Amino acid sequence: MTPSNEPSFRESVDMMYNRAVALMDLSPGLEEKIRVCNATYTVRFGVRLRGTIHTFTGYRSVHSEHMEPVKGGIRYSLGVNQDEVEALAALMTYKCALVEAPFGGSKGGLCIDPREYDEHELELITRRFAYELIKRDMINPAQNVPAPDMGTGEREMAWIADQYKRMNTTDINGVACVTGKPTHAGGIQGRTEATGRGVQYALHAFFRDPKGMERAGLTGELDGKRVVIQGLGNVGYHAAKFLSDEDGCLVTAIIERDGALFDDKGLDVEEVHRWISKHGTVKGYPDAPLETDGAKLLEAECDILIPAALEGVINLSNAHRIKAPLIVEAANGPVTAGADEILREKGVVIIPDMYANAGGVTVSYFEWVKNLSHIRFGRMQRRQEEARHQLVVDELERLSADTGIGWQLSPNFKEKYLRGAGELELVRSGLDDTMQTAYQAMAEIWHSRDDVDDLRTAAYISAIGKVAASYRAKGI
Ligand SMILES: NC(=O)c1ccc[n+]([C@@H]2O[C@H](COP(=O)([O-])OP(=O)(O)OC[C@H]3O[C@@H](n4cnc5c(N)ncnc54)[C@H](O)[C@@H]3O)[C@@H](O)[C@H]2O)c1
Repeated sequence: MTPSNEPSFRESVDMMYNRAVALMDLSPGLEEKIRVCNATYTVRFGVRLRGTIHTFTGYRSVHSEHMEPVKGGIRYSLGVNQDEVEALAALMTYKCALVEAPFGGSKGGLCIDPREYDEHELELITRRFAYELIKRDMINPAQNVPAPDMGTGEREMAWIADQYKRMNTTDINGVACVTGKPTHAGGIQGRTEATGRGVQYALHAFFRDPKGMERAGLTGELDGKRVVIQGLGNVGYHAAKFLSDEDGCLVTAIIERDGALFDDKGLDVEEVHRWISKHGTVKGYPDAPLETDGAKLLEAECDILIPAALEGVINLSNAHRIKAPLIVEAANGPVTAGADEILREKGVVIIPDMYANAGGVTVSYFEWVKNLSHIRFGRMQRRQEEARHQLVVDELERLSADTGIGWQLSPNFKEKYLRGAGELELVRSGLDDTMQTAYQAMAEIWHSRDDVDDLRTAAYISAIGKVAASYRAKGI
């Protein structure tokens, strides 16, 4: 983990923020207002488990309310602390601004290793944590909307939504109090895969940028590129799966908490994922060698390094040994401020967290809108497409009558025509469009300004500019 001579996660985020702000023309007061975290609530609550009361510590931090509701995941991990949630909440503010999701930034965490509890116990703990946050309006569809993060998923989000409904029976918008829910409980198709899908779209956008590719010293397509990925959880698994199955990348190493698997010819992501799900470890996987010091493989030769587990894994102790020319920060804060400087000097290109993992919040936005509109996402579009399809059918009938030639559409034309109007397709195309637009905004700053030599600073400049405009419009 991060060596003790390095700044904390929150300090690291602030240093990166300061680096960007120094290149902007903001008044000192506004500079500080945007940087600081508005409030962090700490809660300690007891739950009776296995005959005794266990006390848990949780946090919900609100970084910026320039837009409401504020948004950000809830993390379950033993490493959770105030500094971490504040850093993550700040990143949420910048991320939402960068991809123009109309939210402020927030984050929550519970200091717990979820693997130590069974499902029933986790439900009791989650409902109790949610109760504490709901009664203080720190979970609320209009004010603060959590989502999954490390250690949580759609199951926990369904419990939170249900807890909110129990406590607010007359709130017709209650289901919008949290995103990342299962589809049968108000979720949206494509949310579970969204962050990994966004990582894939971020790489597509980067590979379409010749100047960016040149800076990284990369050529050609994604096909055949060697990818090392750390963390085969929600984000890492989906990113690795899409990049290998759909783009032809070779996933040459998978680093997990208890070791790393590697194979220059490419690992079978699905098989490794199945193994981990069944055995809870990469150990014993029969089809690839294991390196017990997994983090060593962050330094392996590859084209693309994707840290998708936790923060601070690329730090002063290993940054100078990183060989990948391109790092995609699927995790939040995987590169410390000190490592960032070393990597920049080495010419390594980093696609920064606030952009690379923004797929999750983008699709969460779609879910929230779907919940508030009380209509199936895409239903209106489908109706429009059906009407357009009917126009084509009518036109062909008229042509056939006029010309005497029996024009007919192929039997599966309607199905193919309407396929693009399904919920999943709309979510994917909306996400793709968002990732492309945000990349262009960053790349324009990166390529046009002599004083900006990295994508992270460009991302901060783009994001901070939008947050500042929002504060100015409010008259603050
Ligand atoms: N879930 C989301 O939608 C989302 C959205 C944006 C950003 N993120 C960020 O992505 C990262 C991963 O989140 P997730 O939702 O995939 O979490 P997850 O809990 O689903 O998966 C995390 C994975 O990392 C592994 N891991 C933990 N410690 C490790 C270590 N020391 N070395 C190697 N592997 C380790 C775990 O075993 C697990 O497989 C986090 O930084 C999170 O903040 C997640």
